[in-house]
Amino acid sequence: MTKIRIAVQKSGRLNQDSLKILKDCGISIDNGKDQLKATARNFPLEVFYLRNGDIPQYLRDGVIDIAIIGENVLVEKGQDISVAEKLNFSKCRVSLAVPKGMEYNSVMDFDGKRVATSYPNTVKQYFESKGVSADLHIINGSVEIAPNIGLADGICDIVSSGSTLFKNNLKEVEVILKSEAVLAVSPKISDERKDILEKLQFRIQSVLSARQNKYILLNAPNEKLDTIISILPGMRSPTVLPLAEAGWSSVHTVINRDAFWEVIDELKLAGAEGILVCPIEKMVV
Ligand SMILES: Nc1ncnc2c1ncn2[C@@H]1O[C@H](COP(=O)(O)OP(=O)(O)OP(=O)(O)O)[C@@H](O)[C@H]1O
Ligand SMILES: O=P(O)(O)OC[C@H]1O[C@H](OP(=O)(O)OP(=O)(O)O)[C@H](O)[C@@H]1O
Ligand SMILES: [Mg+2]
Repeated sequence: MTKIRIAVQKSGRLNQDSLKILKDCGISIDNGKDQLKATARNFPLEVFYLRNGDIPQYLRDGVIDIAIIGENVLVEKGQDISVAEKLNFSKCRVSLAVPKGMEYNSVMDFDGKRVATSYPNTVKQYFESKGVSADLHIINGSVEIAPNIGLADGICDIVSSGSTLFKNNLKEVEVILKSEAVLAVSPKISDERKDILEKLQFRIQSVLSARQNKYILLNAPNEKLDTIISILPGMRSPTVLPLAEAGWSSVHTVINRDAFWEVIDELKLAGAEGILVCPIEKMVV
């Protein structure tokens, strides 16, 4: 039977969340320790554990069909590779930073300067678009140390919380791009495997929608129902069911998890009681 071949980061920041999303899609993978390849038990899928930086070339060659990878790696090494889904984890940005004490006015301040980075293509393209000519030093890790040891005047690297920059006495001055984990697709994927990809995407979409939403239940006196329903930013009209106690109803709806905290006080003030917020396992919209 034909299987779709997916690349997942072997170890590092994307590994666990990538395996978790496959698991949440109901796909169980036989994982032996130190295995570089594993087969799913209940879905036509094979997992290849690879280094992130190698994945764009594997996709290009068509030896794997799809991959979970940071968008930033595609910008750096795989601009010819398409994205099927954004996966809403490993959010970060690729930014330029300089020593805190340095005066900074604009990107032109990098002209003629030395910049250390693991993302040379991304930086080169950005500088070219701004008319800046800089001297790039390519290093693979711990980029933020470069200005402190005199290797560079500034850096370009991944920033998330900003704590690595802070600890190294640097300040973020330009955001080149924003990134998150994505499902990338080989330009050489066969039609048969495209059908499997479609099934996988359907599952991923229902997992992502479920993660983004909460199921909420509350009780309310009937005369307050109109007000309460107007506060709830639901998918559709909420379900209203009578309670055993006369004059009271139970209201059920699905709301965006971020919206919940914004409306909770309003709901209580409007007379809602016994509010329950439950996670949703899958959501097909
Ligand atoms: N601090 C961070 N916060 C959020 N996402 C991040 C952060 N650092 C990296 N990422 C994202 O996770 C991806 C993997 O990063 P990680 O550091 O694990 O691997 P790597 O060292 O770039 O690659 P390799 O697999 O070759 O070791 C990056 O490409 C980026 O998209
Ligand atoms: O803004 P922050 O939250 O501090 O995150 C940014 C840091 O995270 C990444 O490094 P990582 O920890 O993955 O180490 P690595 O250089 O070995 O990949 C990245 O290269 C930055 O150094
Ligand atoms: Mg890293």
